[in-house]
Amino acid sequence: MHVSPPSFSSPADLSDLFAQPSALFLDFDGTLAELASTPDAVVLPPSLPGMLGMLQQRFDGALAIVSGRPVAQLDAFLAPLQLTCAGTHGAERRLAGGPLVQMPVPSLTAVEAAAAALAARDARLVVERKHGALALHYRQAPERAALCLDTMRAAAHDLPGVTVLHGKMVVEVKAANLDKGGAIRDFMHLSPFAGRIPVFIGDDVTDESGFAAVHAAQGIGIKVGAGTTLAGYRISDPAAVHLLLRQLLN
Ligand SMILES: O=P(O)(O)OC[C@H]1O[C@H](O[C@H]2O[C@H](CO)[C@@H](O)[C@H](O)[C@H]2O)[C@H](O)[C@@H](O)[C@@H]1O
Repeated sequence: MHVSPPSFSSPADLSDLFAQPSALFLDFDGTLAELASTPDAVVLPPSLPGMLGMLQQRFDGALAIVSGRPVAQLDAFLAPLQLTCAGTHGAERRLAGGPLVQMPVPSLTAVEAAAAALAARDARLVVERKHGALALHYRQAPERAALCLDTMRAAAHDLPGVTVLHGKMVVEVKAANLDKGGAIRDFMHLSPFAGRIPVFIGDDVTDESGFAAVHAAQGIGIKVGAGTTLAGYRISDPAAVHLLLRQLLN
């Protein structure tokens, strides 16, 4: 059966979806933050942390960031705010005000060695080591895309319990049994998320498991930008996401 891709909706129209008590799950890069040349180069609008803090109250605490980034990086970008977060594609979890929990993950030593060897030959490649994942970024060397993908696939091939994700100018090797969908499902069993309608906003392939999870719970998926998606709704870019979030406060 052919399913038409969702067309772009205005933030005002999307805010109508929040009529019932909702639990809001937000991806970070490409959704809250405009993409930048390197992971460290991201600059958030100065008003964003304050707005997320107010939204956390507006949703009675049922707001979480669900990201491929480690929780420590999310905290650093959003300081002094410490929201409920799932980091590194679900390998890290932290309820607001609670301790950081790191899930058991497979060793990625062989993958790390292969990524480091590539980066040693081209300083434009950026290796990001995380708990339960390793990212090889080629945004500054786009002609290296195939080399990065082939090298990471080969290094991960014989490793049990890992999978390779091809995201936006990045190849990530991560724990196969952990993803954003699983993190959202786990949060939805906990207070204050339980009993609410989950809404997830995300932009990348790694967010598709999150869209599947919210749909399975009769919730709503909103895809940021173009690209094939399971989400039922689409919004143009992070600026439009910020406008939607501002409207939810009013
Ligand atoms: O799940 P997300 O919050 O969207 O995180 C996905 C990855 O985002 C980061 O990489 C991406 O953003 C960088 C900064 O804009 C960009 O330079 C890179 O090309 C993108 O792939 C982050 O560095 C990764 O760890 C996340 O997994």
